[in-house]
Amino acid sequence: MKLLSGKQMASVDKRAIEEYDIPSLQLMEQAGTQLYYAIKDMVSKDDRILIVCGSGNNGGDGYVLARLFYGEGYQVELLALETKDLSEDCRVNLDFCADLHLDFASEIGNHNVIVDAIFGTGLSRNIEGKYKDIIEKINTSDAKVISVDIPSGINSSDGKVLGVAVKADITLTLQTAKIGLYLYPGRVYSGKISVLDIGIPPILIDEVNSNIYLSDKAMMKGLLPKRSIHSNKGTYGKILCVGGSTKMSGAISMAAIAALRSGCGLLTCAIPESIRSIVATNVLESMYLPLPEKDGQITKEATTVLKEQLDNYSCVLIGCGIGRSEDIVDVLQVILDSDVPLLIDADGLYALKDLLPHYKHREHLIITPHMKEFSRLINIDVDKIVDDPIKHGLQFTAEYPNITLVLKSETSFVMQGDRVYINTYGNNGLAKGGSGDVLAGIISGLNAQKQNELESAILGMFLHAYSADLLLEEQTVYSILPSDLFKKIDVIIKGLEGDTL
Ligand SMILES: NC(=O)C1=CN([C@@H]2O[C@H](COP(=O)(O)OP(=O)(O)OC[C@H]3O[C@@H](n4cnc5c(N)ncnc54)[C@H](O)[C@@H]3O)[C@@H](O)[C@H]2O)[C@@H](O)CC1
Ligand SMILES: [K+]
Repeated sequence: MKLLSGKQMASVDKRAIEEYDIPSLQLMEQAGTQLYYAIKDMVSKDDRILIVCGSGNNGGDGYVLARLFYGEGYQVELLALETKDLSEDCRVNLDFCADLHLDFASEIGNHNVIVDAIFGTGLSRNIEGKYKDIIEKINTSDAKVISVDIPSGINSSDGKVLGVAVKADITLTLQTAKIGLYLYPGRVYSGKISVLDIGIPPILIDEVNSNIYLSDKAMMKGLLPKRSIHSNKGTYGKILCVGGSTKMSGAISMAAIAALRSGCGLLTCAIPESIRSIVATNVLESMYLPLPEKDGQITKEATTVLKEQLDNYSCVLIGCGIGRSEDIVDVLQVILDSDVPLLIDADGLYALKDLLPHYKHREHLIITPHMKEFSRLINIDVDKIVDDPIKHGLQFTAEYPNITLVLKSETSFVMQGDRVYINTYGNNGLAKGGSGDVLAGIISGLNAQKQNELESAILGMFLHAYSADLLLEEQTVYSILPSDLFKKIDVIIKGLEGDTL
């Protein structure tokens, strides 16, 4: 799903009104009607509903909603924060409610459902005074809070809080989702997000010049590598996993299993000779390319073997458990000098740091840093990256247009060129050593089959994160292990194959 900023959404609304002759009042009526149908399923006639309305069209949506609840006999009250200087459509709908003698409250009382229709995409400055007071009261009430379009106080373009913001249990966003709903801290304030179709022609959204997308389930359809009856193990890609050390033999094992679980046909682990028996016990399906080692880590003598072998593979994964040394930099350089599709993860990214500027035009390259690793790679303070990951990610992908960047955090990003895909699946059960190895394995396993870095990264990120969500049906965020993710990858692939996800 394409994500829009508030300004972009306002221009879509304007075009719908001016070019498609949809009266703005009708759009507001449709917004209120869809809100009514969505909220009706969450409440009963015993509930005491309060709709808090601001002065703009977000408030107008609230007035339409109130009228519809009133007409159906629900216990609904309005809290009008402004009665002067209203937008034209807000004014019409407030007057309509007043003419019908709806109940107006002066403050939050014993309501158990509060609808926040204070500010939407038109929020333009820090919230103060009576608006701040009411939002704080909403946040301390025990009521279920439902925000219209976006929680009031959240900037629709970047998810920042403008002074104070409503903490919603549910956000019902109109026509298409707004970027700020998915970026920290907006994501935390938005609760469960649903999109309501209010009848704006979809072509108007398609035509918006925005390259920011939500990596949702719908996007995953069609991304699975194709399988055919006429095929063999060679058809589905050959992957070489370069990594492992005596201190970290599990990392390469997990990455290898993840690659195989993602459908890759043949897998070879290029690892220090001394950990071969450990990895072989863990990954029965793997072949081996034992590499020279010193102190339990691969040495630069491995470059000779690797140079000869690289042409045989459709994807190389380097980094999982590989450790850090000057020799690892040499090993990585040899692989970068080839044109084999390559994913660099973990300590491979450490080795990449000084090499990176020399490979501006290296094609078929995926890197999977978390925020700290990315900070080190681009020499920018981690707090600045956390504050605006899209800006810093896009600066990087503009400079390195062939690299697919997978930027990992509780909200993760896949970026390539000017395109951004935001992943909000996953949970803090993934915050455990080994989780990144599984992700790197899944993505490179897919890329060995697909030879499409961007699609492999988008689907791989989804398989990894959504597996963690499915695990919560029977486990907790405390107990999930990265190796548990394998159980669910299969369930998701089955869902994608059968179109039942
Ligand atoms: N035709 C349209 O444009 C449609 C708009 N819709 C709704 O309209 C919303 C956007 O409406 P608006 O553009 O009128 O904007 P809002 O309703 O978000 O609010 C704008 C009003 O709030 C005031 N304001 C902004 N920041 C403030 C602050 N910090 N403190 C106090 N006052 C502040 C502005 O001066 C303005 O009066 C959407 O979020 C959506 O809910 C829907 O009704 C669908 C159709
Ligand atoms: K709102």
